Amino acid sequence: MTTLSRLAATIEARKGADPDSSWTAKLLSKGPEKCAQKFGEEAIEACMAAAKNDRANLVYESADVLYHLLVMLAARDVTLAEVLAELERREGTSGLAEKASRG
Ligand SMILES: N=c1c2ncn([C@@H]3O[C@H](COP(=O)(O)OP(=O)(O)OP(=O)(O)O)[C@@H](O)[C@H]3O)c2ncn1[C@@H]1O[C@H](COP(=O)(O)O)[C@@H](O)[C@H]1O
Repeated sequence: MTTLSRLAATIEARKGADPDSSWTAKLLSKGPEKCAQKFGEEAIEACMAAAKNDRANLVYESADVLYHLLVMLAARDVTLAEVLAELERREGTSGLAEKASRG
């Protein structure tokens, strides 16, 4: 099991848990829109670190982005496996072909 899949399983297990017992349970209890907002905020922080070439902060913020992406997906009942399957579907396809298929 990878770090990401272990984290996804932990987040899934937090669904319905007491919001006072865990940060993840608290965030999930606020609903999918709040989870999406948090993901967007963390993504912007990672973008700013990349733009400033702040390497240490980019690593730190990227970890926040991955965590909040998994929370947002869980809030909408989308699994990490579904996202990975989509990435696997694209393997062997060039980025240009993928772009063309989107019209
Ligand atoms: N990877 C993370 C992780 N990354 C970030 N965060 C939390 O995300 C929050 C984001 O920080 P912010 O400053 O943006 O949020 P905030 O200011 O506290 O909140 P708001 O002002 O937005 O309301 C922090 O409180 C972090 O603790 C995380 N919380 C949990 N995990 C993982 O999730 C697991 C389960 O955590 P719990 O649900 O807390 O048991 C942990 O073992 C970790 O592996």
